[in-house]
Amino acid sequence: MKMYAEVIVDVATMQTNQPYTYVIPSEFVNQIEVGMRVVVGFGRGNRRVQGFITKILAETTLAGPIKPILSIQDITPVLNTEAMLLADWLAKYTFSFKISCLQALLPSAMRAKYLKTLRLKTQDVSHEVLTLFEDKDEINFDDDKICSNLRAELVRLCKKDKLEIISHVKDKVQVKKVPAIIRILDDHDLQLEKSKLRQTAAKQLVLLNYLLNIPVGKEILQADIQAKTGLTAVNFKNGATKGWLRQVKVEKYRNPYMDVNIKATKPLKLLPQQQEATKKINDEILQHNHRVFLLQGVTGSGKTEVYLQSIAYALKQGKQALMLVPEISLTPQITRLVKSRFGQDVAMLHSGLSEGEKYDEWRRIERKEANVVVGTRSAIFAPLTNIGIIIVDEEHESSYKQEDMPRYHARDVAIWRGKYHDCPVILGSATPSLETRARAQKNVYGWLQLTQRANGNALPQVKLVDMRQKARFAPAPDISSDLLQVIQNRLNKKEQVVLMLNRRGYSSFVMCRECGFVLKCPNCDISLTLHMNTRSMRCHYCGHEEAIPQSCPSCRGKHIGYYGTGTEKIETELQELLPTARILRMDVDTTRRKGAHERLLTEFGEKKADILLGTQMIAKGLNFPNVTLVGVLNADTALELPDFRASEKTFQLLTQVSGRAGRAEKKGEVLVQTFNPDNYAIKLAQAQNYEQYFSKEMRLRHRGGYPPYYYTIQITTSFSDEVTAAKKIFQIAEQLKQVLTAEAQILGPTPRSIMRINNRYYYQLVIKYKNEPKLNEYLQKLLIHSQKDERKGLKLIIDRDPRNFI
Ligand SMILES: Nc1ncnc2c1ncn2[C@@H]1O[C@H](COP(=O)(O)OP(=O)(O)OP(=O)(O)O)[C@@H](O)[C@H]1O
Ligand SMILES: [Zn+2]
Ligand SMILES: [Zn+2]
Repeated sequence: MKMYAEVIVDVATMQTNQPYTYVIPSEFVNQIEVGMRVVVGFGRGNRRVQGFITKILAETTLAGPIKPILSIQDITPVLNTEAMLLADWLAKYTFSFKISCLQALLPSAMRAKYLKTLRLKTQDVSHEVLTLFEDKDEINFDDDKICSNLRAELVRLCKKDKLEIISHVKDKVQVKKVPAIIRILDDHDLQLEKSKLRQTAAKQLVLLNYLLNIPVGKEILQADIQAKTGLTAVNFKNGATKGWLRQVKVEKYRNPYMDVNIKATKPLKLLPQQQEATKKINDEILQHNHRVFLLQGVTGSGKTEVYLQSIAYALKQGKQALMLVPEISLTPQITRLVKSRFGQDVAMLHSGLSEGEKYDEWRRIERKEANVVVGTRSAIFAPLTNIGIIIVDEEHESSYKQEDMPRYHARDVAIWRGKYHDCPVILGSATPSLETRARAQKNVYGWLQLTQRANGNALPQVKLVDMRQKARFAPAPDISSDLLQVIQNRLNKKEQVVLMLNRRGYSSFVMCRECGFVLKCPNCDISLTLHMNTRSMRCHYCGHEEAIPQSCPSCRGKHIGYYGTGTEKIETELQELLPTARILRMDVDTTRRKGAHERLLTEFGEKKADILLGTQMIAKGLNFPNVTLVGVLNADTALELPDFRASEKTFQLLTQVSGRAGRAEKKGEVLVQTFNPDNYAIKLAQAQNYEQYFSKEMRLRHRGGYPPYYYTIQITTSFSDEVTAAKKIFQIAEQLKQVLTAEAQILGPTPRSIMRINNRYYYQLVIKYKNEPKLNEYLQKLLIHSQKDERKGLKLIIDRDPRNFI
């Protein structure tokens, strides 16, 4: 009897979100399972592509010839039942293609790498082609040795059927294997070999003696033996030839944290509020009950300890734990803490790891060798099978939203998985998103509160410096005398300082002082950013780079002004004012290299610097006991952005960064330089009054019809020609008017505020709605139909709950 399988294929522009049916060749019938990756032929050219088995069928109603599955890539399924259901939901909820959802669930190392090879069918070809093949049957088509002339000839040979192009599908990254040996002889035979040795064969004697001391049949890494005995690869090879041992390759994990020495720590004795929160969470773990909790705790209140003890409880119940942190800048501190409690049971998944490292961590989780997973956004897909608790730390962070397809929010996925596993989900923050806080209010979520700092101190005092008056008399353009004085004070006391530069919506640029000309990117509608370290002007959107102009490209004037404040510029200003201060700068430039985050933070923690100067990335989660002063250089830059979340982001950022001060015994103090001291977000951040901020902002959102009162979906079109992009979005707006009820609103269509990026023009509209019965279906159709346009280069993006309105 013939068997069939439904397969979702990896063909980007031919997605219908429907699987294709293939015949399972009889030799595969007992091997193929749902959730495995296979290779199939696709389209008229029968191109080889990767696919995922979604169903196995005993019969099909399809007429005509059906293509067979060509090969199987997995021995066991890489996606289980939960993963298949999750991919289904994700595709529908985020308006994504099924294939991108299935791929999102796996480490990128397991994504297909497509290779082409060539095989000669005859020797009747030019000498040049023959040399190319030498004694090989098959060569790689992408080989650098093949120049374009030769390439053209190869293509001609293919057409004449003298050469065959074969496509292959491979994993991007392979399992790392290292050499090992296995002893095969028993004691008696080894002794016999020893007696046959010549006097001079010293190395061989060492090897035989070593073999005598290890068990028969066990794999032992060559590297380990080398370290102990000084034997080398040649000696092992000789041993193998003589039949003393067998050489094999064994799998080895790449361990990203091998060099970190972490001391074990014990659980702290919980404070009453922590105790109460932990108990409520643990009750749900015990009863296998799904419940979402908001853990709202002021900065420094000890939310982490609540997480750790709940994780410990889940493990005690034989369950697993999954914890998300927003950014890799936070992971070194959190990792160390989690590892100090749970040791080898912890796996890390974050964007700072190489593909191979992520792949290895993923497999440790899949094999149940790690039961606690800590990681950034995509770690939410970790292949845990028995989850007892899911934690989303700093749940308000926008980095939880993925900006490419599938455009999911990790918090939504966390709640989906919490339901699937019948376990609690903890959303923790000192400044919860309005959405989450509102749901806690309405009792949709449980609400746990920590209102006191764990050290018993009050929150640090926050002072505003009114830059409208102070800027003119400031000792440096970006540092007021008030700020300078308190920094000096703290340095004298040998305490540490954190200074934050708010860079959102802002960049440093050059302008001609004579004609006002601003140097812009040739590909995008945005000014180029000045980078002193590379002495160049760079576009942050497309990567374009050019030299700093010596004279104005427009009027040839020589008076070029440098505007705005970058961290680099502030570092120079600071160093001039405080020549002996040791300053560490932390921004995208100083943290690009792998492990740089961790190194900088460790240095600061070890008091090798007095001042940590950085961008947003230093605002959250960091816990340095000796930091007593936090300075914010520019509070306002985000306020002016055309985004209804601008004030929420400002409030959160200021509250979070203020929370870095005074976390141990010493009292903390915060200074915020601002041009808008009367703005409510800044004033309430000064008071560190989240509750009052929440009610005020909710009133404004209600009045404006914004989330959490309304849902939003953003649609964007883009094309190399402006008219086409605009036409498409207006056409969609027209269709939407037919689909939507009178209750919904469409904002736009408008060009995006940065209309051109990398020579593409962007148009967008935003739908605000509460309950639209026909909207989903329309958008699903729009997505599928968009592919015809996509093949011509016209792109469409549907983004549910967008974070970026600019
Ligand atoms: N029960 C406890 N007893 C003593 N110290 C505690 C206790 N709980 C937490 N701490 C200490 O309080 C400090 C702050 O805790 P933690 O970093 O967890 O705060 P947080 O709530 O995560 O704050 P933030 O939102 O600012 O990141 C840490 O140094 C921690 O060790
Ligand atoms: Zn000029
Ligand atoms: Zn650009």
